[in-house]
Order: sequence, then C-alpha cells, then structure tokens
Amino acid sequence: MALAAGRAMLMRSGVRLGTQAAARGGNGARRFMNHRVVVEPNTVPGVAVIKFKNPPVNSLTLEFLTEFVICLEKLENDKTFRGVVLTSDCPGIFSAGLDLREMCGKNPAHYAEYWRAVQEMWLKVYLSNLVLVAAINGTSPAGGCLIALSCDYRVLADNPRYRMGLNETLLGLVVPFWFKDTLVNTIGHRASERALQLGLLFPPAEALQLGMVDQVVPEDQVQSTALSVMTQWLAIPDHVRQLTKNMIRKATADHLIKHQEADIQNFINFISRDSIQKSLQVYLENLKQKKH
Ligand SMILES: CCCCC/C=C\C/C=C\C/C=C/C(=O)SCCNC(=O)CCNC(=O)[C@H](O)C(C)(C)COP(=O)(O)OP(=O)(O)OC[C@H]1O[C@@H](n2cnc3c(N)ncnc32)[C@H](O)[C@@H]1OP(=O)(O)O
Repeated sequence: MALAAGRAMLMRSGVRLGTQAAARGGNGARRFMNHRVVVEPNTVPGVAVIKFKNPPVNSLTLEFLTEFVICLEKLENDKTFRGVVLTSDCPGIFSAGLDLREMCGKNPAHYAEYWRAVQEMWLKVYLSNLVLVAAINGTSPAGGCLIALSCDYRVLADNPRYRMGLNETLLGLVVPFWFKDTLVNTIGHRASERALQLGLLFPPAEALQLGMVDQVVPEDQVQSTALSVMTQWLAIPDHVRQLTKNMIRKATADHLIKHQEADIQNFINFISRDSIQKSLQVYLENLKQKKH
C-alpha cells in the first residue's frame, strides 16, 4: 500500500522508477541504486547499508523521502535482509533535515503531500521490523536527527563539528508532537523540555551523555561499529525482538496514526502563515549569507 502510494508520488514528482539500476559491486554483492538512496548488501549476512545521497546536504525532499520509504519497504519484503545500517554519502552531513524549500512558497496541496510523506517516512522507520542502526557520520539537525532517533541504535562519529538535535525553535517552528515524542522516549522528559525549547544542537560528547546516541566512536569506525552492533542485535530471534519493539513503540506511533489528517491540516495552517514563511525565508537567506 505505502509502496503503491510512494510510486504514485514519485510519478507525480516526475521521478522515473525505471531509472533504478542494479549492479554488482566488487565483492559480487548486488547493489541497488536510486537517485538519492543507495542500498548496498554488506559483508555481514542479512544486513544492508542504506546510504543517503541527496547532495549537497541530504535534505529530506519529497523525492528523497519517497525513495527512502520504497527502499526500506523493499528490504522489509526481501526475507534475506534482517537489519539495515543507515548512513550518509555526503561528507560531514548525515541529513540537514526537512527540505526548507518544500515548506516555502508552495501551495496547500503541496504542503499536504509533503507532510504526508514526512509522516509516512517516520512511521516506516519507527515501526520497521528490521533492526535499524544509524551510523551518523555527520551533522543531523531536526528531521535528520528524527531519522536517527527512530532507529534502534545510534553510533555517532566523534567529530566536534558535528551537531545533533531538534533545532526547530531556532527556525521559528514548533516541533511536531511526534518528533517531540520520539525525543522524549529517547532522552526523557526533562532533558527534552530544555533541548526542544532552546532548539539545542549537541556535539558528540553531550549527545552521548544525554543518551541521544548510544556510542561515539572515531569517524573512520562509525560504519564498522554499526555493523558489529548489528551482529549483536541479530543474535535475538526476529519474532520476539519485533514483538518487543512493537510493544514499546506502538502507542507513540498510534498517536500519530490516529491524528494523521489533523496533523496534516495543522501543518498546512501553520506553515502557510505569513510570519512563518518570512522566518523560513530569512533562515534560508542566512544560510546563503554565511558563505560570503
Ligand atoms: C502548531 C502546529 C505545529 C505543526 C508543525 C509545524 C511545523 C513544523 C515543521 C517542520 C519541522 C521541521 C523540521 C526540519 O527538519 S527543518 C530543517 C532544519 N535544518 C536545519 O536547520 C539545517 C540547516 N542547514 C545547515 O545548518 C547547514 O546547511 C548544514 C546542514 C550544517 C551544512 O552546512 P554547510 O556549510 O556544509 O552547507 P550550506 O549551509 O552552505 O548548505 C548548502 C546548501 O544546502 C542548502 N540547505 C541547507 N540545509 C537545507 C535544508 N534543510 N533544506 C533545504 N536546503 C538546505 C543551503 O541553503 C545551501 O544552498 P545554496 O543554494 O546556498 O547552495
């Protein structure tokens, strides 16, 4: 169902599924390539590595979200895969979060389509039957952080330039309740109150201390650590682990599922306000200015 919706979304946004290519890597492994998401089976049996490849900053465009959901769905349906490592192909950036241009100067129909894609991506990641390990090899604000928080385990590169957190208030945005729930479930209520209101982005040592990530390792060991953690998780039989994960996460996901349409309407109303549009434009302008 989500796959069909995703395909329709891709068609609407002009992305041709026929451009997906399959090739053989050096180790003979099959390697699926979309435009923006690369899926590589790994040397660890049953484990794939998804690399985000939406340069320059892996922002979560509608096309990216659609490809990502389709990739995850394919891996879930392929019984040879039990775990996935999520990482980035863009140096120094895991994901810059939601694509600000998708939320700026568009019409309500576009905002509705975009927000549904964000919701569907989160539900797919958060409730995945696969073991998901985030190998966070770069900065990950807001929506990028949400993806990592929705995985089962997080390994972050020990680079003081990398920051992680939900910084929505710094953009003049209110954090969606399910982003908030995901953070609270990870770092607890009090730490979330402070982090969310101040829009804090944490360097690795602080992210570790807060429990936002599970491990901080040297940058060149992020993926290998994620793969060895995966081996530990895969030692548990899938069905008991999946039932346990579902038991823990279901209430949080159901909260969004129950209010999905209202959440879309709230998003449209909020993002369409002149004051919010101005804030986003100023934020984008500031990103440009800092280059000069
Ligand atoms: C009451 C009801 C409430 C209902 C809910 C309502 C609203 C909530 C809605 C949404 C929640 C929002 C979630 C989000 O994820 S918002 C996005 C947050 N992301 C950020 O703040 C990151 C911004 N980017 C950066 O800080 C930096 O770009 C970087 C990631 C640290 C990388 O820095 P670097 O110096 O390497 O690159 P540049 O800054 O030069 O960027 C290159 C290029 O990319 C453009 N860009 C960067 N980030 C984004 C983005 N998120 N979306 C779109 N485009 C982005 C940047 O502008 C540059 O473009 P250019 O054309 O100038 O080359």
